[in-house]
Formats: sequence, structure tokens, C-alpha cells
Amino acid sequence: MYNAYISLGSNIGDREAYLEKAIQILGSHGKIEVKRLSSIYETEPVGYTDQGEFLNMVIAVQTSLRPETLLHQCLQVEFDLGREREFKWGPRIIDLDVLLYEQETIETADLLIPHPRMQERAFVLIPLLEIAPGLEHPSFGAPLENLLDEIPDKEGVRLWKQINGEDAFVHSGN
Ligand SMILES: Nc1ncnc2c1ncn2[C@@H]1O[C@H](COP(=O)(O)OP(=O)(O)OP(=O)(O)O)[C@@H](O)[C@H]1O
Ligand SMILES: Nc1nc2c(c(=O)[nH]1)N=C(CO)CN2
Repeated sequence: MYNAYISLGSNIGDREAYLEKAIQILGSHGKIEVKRLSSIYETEPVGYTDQGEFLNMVIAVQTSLRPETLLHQCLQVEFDLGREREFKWGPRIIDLDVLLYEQETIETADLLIPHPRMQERAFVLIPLLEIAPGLEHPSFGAPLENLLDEIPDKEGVRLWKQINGEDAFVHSGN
């Protein structure tokens, strides 16, 4: 089994329901076990800023799937929930990114791990550190805490809903 971290984001419609459904679907095929859930954070949009606030969270999973297949499962969840790709960094009902897969670095045409922008995104690092304190970034060889310290503006990430561990949402096989 391999350990991986996945970030989720939504800024259209019933944002919390989309996060919840995405986690349910991901865990429903039996190959991905959701081990930990961060709290949900409400976050100001980064990049393209003329859009609504996001809900963001990070989950820790254990899986027998290799990274490419894990990515495909994530893209399938986006498809199942009806995501339409409008434009890069634009509004979306659901977005799933594979942040880390063990301590591997992967660079293929379709998949970059660690996620290439995770180190500059407080909306990723804050929930990730909540469930995985002490984790190191495989490429920089630096603790994620240090990378978060280097991000100047973190006020745009606010705790929205505290999640208490494993039984917060129904997941893994349901
Ligand atoms: N680690 C990764 N996790 C998710 N998608 C990835 C990853 N590495 C590469 N990709 C590719 O990125 C594509 C998804 O891009 P998408 O439109 O969701 O980007 P975005 O969410 O708008 O921007 P960003 O990548 O900055 O979060 C996927 O089709 C996938 O092939
Ligand atoms: N706050 C926030 N901003 C974003 C997000 C996101 O999930 N949260 N996702 C983006 C593209 O992946 C671009 N900007």
C-alpha cells in the first residue's frame, strides 16, 4: 500500500456537498482508503481572483494504485460530479489534485508529483500540515512548515468547519 495526499477544492454551488461526494466516490471502489481528513477552509481565490471563495481541504489516502491510476480516479470523480473545464484557474464545482505520493517525484506529460504549485499555496499547505505535520517536500528536501513560512499572505485561508478525523464523512467503500 502507498500513502498519498490529495487536495480538494470547490467554489460553485453547494461546495461542501461536492467535497463530501468527491470523497465518497473516491473511497467507493475499494482501491483507495481515505485515512484522514483535514478541516475545511474557506479561501480567497488565488490566481484568477474574480471568482467566488473556495472551500479547500486535504485528505490522506492509502492505495494499491500507482500514481497514474490514482490521478485517473481523481479525474473520473471530477467527471462523475459534472465538472466542466472552462478555463485555467477558473471557477469549478470540484477540483482534485494529487499533491504527494510517498516521497516519489514523477514528471510525465500528464502528471507532476509533487504538485508543482503546492509550495506556493497556503490553501494547500495549511490543511496538509494539519493532517501531516512534519512532512517533507521530496524535491526541496525541506519541511512543509518552512515552505508555508515563506508564503507572505496567509490571511485568505480561514478555518470554515472543523472535521473530526475519520468518521466525519461517510467514506471508504460506502
Ligand atoms: N499532481 C497532479 N494532480 C492533478 N492533476 C495533475 C497533476 N499533475 C498534472 N496534472 C494534470 O493537470 C490537469 C488538470 O488541470 P486543471 O485544469 O485541473 O488545472 P487547474 O486545477 O486549473 O490548475 P492547477 O494545476 O494549478 O491546480 C490534469 O488533466 C492532469 O493531467
Ligand atoms: N483559494 C483557491 N484558489 C485557487 C484554487 C483553490 O482550490 N483555492 N484552485 C485553483 C486552480 O487549481 C486556482 N485558485
